[in-house]
Amino acid sequence: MSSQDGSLVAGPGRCCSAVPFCCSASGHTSNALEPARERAAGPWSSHDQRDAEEADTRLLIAELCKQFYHLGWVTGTGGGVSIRDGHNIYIAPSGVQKERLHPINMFVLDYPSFQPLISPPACSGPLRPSQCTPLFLAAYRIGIDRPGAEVGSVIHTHSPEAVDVTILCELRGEDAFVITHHEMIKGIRRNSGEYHRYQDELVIPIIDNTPQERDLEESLSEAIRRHPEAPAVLVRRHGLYVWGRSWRDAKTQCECLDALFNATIRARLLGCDMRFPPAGSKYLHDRKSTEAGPLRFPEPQQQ
Ligand SMILES: CSCCC(=O)C(=O)COP(=O)(O)O
Ligand SMILES: [Zn+2]
Repeated sequence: MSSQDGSLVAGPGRCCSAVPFCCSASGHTSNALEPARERAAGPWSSHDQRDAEEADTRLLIAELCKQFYHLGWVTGTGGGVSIRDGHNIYIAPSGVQKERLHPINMFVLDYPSFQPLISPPACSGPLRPSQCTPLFLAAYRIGIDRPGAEVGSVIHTHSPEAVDVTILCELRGEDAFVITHHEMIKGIRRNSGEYHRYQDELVIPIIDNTPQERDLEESLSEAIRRHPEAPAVLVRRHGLYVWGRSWRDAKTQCECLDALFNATIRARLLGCDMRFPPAGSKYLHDRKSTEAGPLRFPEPQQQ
């Protein structure tokens, strides 16, 4: 299923219709590649239902990656999406054209043991799971370790806005992105579930990049420990990891964060510092931070 240039070729006609999910590997017996909404109406067993849901998750990852490619988030093969459906975690392969994934290309791991369950069939070509796998699992672990937290999806982007904002913070000698008083903050949840409000202070930690993606695991896990409410971690000069209770949640947060990074960069060009509330904010008495520490307030004006 991979062409000579290494890009993936979708081939249900050649492979999957004859070998559903290449069921020698998965144990499935029906054509699970058809999404639920497209399957013929008829009597459904719970096994059919389960197959259809699994097919939907695989297809969803392929669709989201295509969408994210066109946003510039998963270009040059890097970045990706992982989705958990109950006890199954789905992860795309490494180093492939992420906008050309096919549902059978996904790896499946057990949740919460993280043991490998299903690899793509041989006809997919020699695929390896995404290098982001240990980082995705570090985020899923939040939902296991913390009462009240739940992680159902993790997204890794190489969004230019995310990269630029880490460079802005680098110039300021800061190891966290901070913003307050912006509408899109309201789309971001704390890991405990509560949404931020417009006037709250959102803090997203930044870790240093490493030559190998997998070597980010330790510092990402450390950032998660030190910032227990942050639903994302920025990687300096590299990109963003963001997670949510569902894929919709993770995607929404990714979009809101991208808008906040963008706004920060543009505001900076206009001479505005989004780390602080605007002069005369009426909500200074009623603010919370993602952090346990003190809120940031504007420097007193020089006379
Ligand atoms: C040019 S991509 C470099 C590696 C990287 O940053 C990455 O996110 C790799 O993801 P993959 O899923 O392709 O292993
Ligand atoms: Zn990456």
